[in-house]
Amino acid sequence: MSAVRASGVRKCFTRGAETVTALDGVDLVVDAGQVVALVGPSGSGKSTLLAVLCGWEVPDAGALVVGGGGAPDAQGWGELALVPQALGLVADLSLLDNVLLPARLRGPHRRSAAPTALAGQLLAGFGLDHLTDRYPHQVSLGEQQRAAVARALVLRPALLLADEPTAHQDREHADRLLDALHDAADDGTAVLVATHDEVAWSRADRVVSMRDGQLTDGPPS
Ligand SMILES: Nc1ncnc2c1ncn2[C@@H]1O[C@H](COP(=O)(O)OP(=O)(O)OP(=O)(O)O)[C@@H](O)[C@H]1O
Repeated sequence: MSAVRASGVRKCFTRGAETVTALDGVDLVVDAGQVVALVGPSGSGKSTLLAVLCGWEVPDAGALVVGGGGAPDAQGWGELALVPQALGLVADLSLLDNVLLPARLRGPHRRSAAPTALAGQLLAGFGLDHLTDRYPHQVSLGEQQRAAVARALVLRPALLLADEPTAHQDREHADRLLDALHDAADDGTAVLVATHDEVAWSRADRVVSMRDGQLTDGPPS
C-alpha cells in the first residue's frame, strides 16, 4: 500500500522579480514498510518536497495523495509525522513531554500505555533516558534532534517524513537513529528521509535523487 503517491508536483516561490522553481514535475511513490532516501545537493528541493507532502506548502500543480487521502495537513500524528530540519521541539516542555506530545494531542479517548512504553524505549535507545526532565535549551543540539525523532516515531505513524535527521549526530548516534527508522519501517511505517548521510543511503530500500527540482530514481550520477 502506498503512503505517498505524487505525480507532476510543481512548486514555485516568488522572490521579488525572481521565480524559483523548487519542484519541477515530481513523481514519487513511497510504500508502507519502505525506507526511501531523498538525496541531492543543497537547494535542490528536498525540504520543499517534504513541506508539500506534510501540507506546509501547497503545490502549484500536480496530484498528491498522502496516507488514506484528504489534505496532508488534516492527517493526525498517527498518520503523518515529521522531523523538520529546525526540529520544532516545544521550549516549555521537557524532553519526555515533547516525545509524548503526539499521544496527548491524539486525545484521552484513544490514549493507551503503548506510546508511553515506546517513548521510554526510544529515549533509552537514543541515550536520552537521563535527560527526560530537561528542557530543550538544557540539552545539546544532537540530543534535541534525537528527541525530535523519538517524538515523530512515538505513535508508529503510517508515514514519517524526516529532514536530515542525522545532521547533528556522531556516527554511533546516527546509526541508532537509522536503526529506529528501519524498526518503524519493519512495523509498517513508510519512511521518506532527506539526507546527506551516505550510510543512510546505503541502508535505504530505495534512493531517489533531486536536482534542480527534478526527481529521478537511484543515487546521483
Ligand atoms: N519560502 C521560500 N521562498 C523562496 N524560495 C524558497 C523558499 N523555500 C525554498 N526556496 C528555494 O527553493 C529551492 C529549494 O530549496 P529547499 O529548501 O527545498 O532545498 P534543499 O534541497 O532542502 O536544500 P538543503 O539540503 O540545503 O536543505 C532553493 O533555491 C531555495 O532557495
